[in-house]
Amino acid sequence: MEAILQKSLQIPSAQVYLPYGTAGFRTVAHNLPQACFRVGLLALLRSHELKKITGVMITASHNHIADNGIKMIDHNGEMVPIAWERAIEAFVNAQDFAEVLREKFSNPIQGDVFIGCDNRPSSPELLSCLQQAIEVAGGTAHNYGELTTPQLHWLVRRSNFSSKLPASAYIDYLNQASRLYTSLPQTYNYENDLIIDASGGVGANTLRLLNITGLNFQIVNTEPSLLNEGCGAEHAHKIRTCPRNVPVGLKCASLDGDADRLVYYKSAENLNVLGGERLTVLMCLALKKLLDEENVEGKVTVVTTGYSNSASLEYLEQRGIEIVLVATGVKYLHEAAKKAEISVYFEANGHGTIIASENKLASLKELNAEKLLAFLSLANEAVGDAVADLLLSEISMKILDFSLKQWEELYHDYPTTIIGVRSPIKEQIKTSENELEVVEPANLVNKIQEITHRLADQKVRVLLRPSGTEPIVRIFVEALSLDTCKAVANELREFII
Ligand SMILES: CC(=O)N[C@H]1[C@@H](OP(=O)(O)O)O[C@H](CO)[C@@H](O)[C@@H]1O
Repeated sequence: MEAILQKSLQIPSAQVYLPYGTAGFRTVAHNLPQACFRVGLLALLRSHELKKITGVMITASHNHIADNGIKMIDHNGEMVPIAWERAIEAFVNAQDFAEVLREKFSNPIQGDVFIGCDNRPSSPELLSCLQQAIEVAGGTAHNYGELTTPQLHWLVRRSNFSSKLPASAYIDYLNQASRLYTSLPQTYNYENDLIIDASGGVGANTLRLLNITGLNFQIVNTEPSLLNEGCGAEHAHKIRTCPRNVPVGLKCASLDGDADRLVYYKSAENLNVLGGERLTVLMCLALKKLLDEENVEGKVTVVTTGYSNSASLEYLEQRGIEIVLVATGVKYLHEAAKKAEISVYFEANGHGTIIASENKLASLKELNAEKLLAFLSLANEAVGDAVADLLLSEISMKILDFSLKQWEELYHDYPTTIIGVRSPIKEQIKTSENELEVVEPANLVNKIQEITHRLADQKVRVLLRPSGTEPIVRIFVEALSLDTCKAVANELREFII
């Protein structure tokens, strides 16, 4: 314990309190070394207690290059249970660290922690803080270096089922897509040329190793020094203008910096982005077709948040698909998705995956539903994975014989707008569990009710919540016209500033 304490004193501490937000710890990189050290200790402790491998990923995903972040990975490859977040936050911010260490690290511990990082300039130093913590406490750090977030989650999960896997096992898993992709007949409308914007992130390394016979893709935006600058899934989804270096008029996909989000679009000056809702619809239709073709019973459930466009939910409901709406943050979607037989979950920003229950997979094996099993086995069952999702999307488009345009024209989105507002009442705003309604403070509740009644013929829908990653309140409005969306967002902005 003394050695741990001495080592921790050599690692710079943050000058600010670090909250555990929607996506773990995320802030300017120079505030993170001590937090990395402490999260490394916690990951090791968890590994010791369970006698299983755990993991820690250093990444700030779509954030600015000067930021970084820490995501702890549980033994099953999933994010750590939501119930622990406050305890992790307390451990990382503890002032009397010696006291906290005495409680948890007095006895010798052993364990294995897989660690890795994205390609930010600050990542190697933060990775080294993690490694030092794990080693000084008596554990083994398996350093995978640069890789994508979903790759590390996948490696932790699968290694706990078998033996410790090399990074290449993940590439082999993705390349299995080739068998399913090429076994499908070449169809008339499906377009097999694709531009992929890697956002300057780690996803480019994975994409370069893919070998999917028949899929012709070209990767752009591969320079790490320009990470997330005018490109990537977040840029396309929020700004809706064409990412840099993407030629106009083609079928394109953008990943984010750590390759856990994916969006599609036809490149143009202004984009019509096919985000999480469209990926959900596409994958649901493909799953339904495979269930029919293989003559298998199966219920597909969709899990998403209030940010999903109502048009997508109406489209799915009309096709008999059950929809579950939960709070923002993939951890909530994943938890809800695990309760269903086969579920497709995505946040509107393109982060998500498909998961099937163990029972369902066993019955599909008994029934020899080979195509369905091949499709489901391609989905990353631990977390959202942009590269696996891209392959699933291409396979889905091929199964359904869809061009990008046909996919885009399945239904028409309602206009929406989203703004971020710094507000003195941010901390007072409370919502219902799935965030669809504001429940406090009362005057804001009344204001939203008054607006939605006044503009009932405009079908106004408001989602107003404090962001879990930025010091702002997000105001999202959906209505029958964009002008109404903007006017309502503005009226609410005025009300809370
Ligand atoms: C509207 C929106 O895009 N919210 C994002 C954003 O969360 P906020 O809590 O809204 O800041 O970042 C999260 C982490 O990446 C992501 O899960 C979520 O979907």
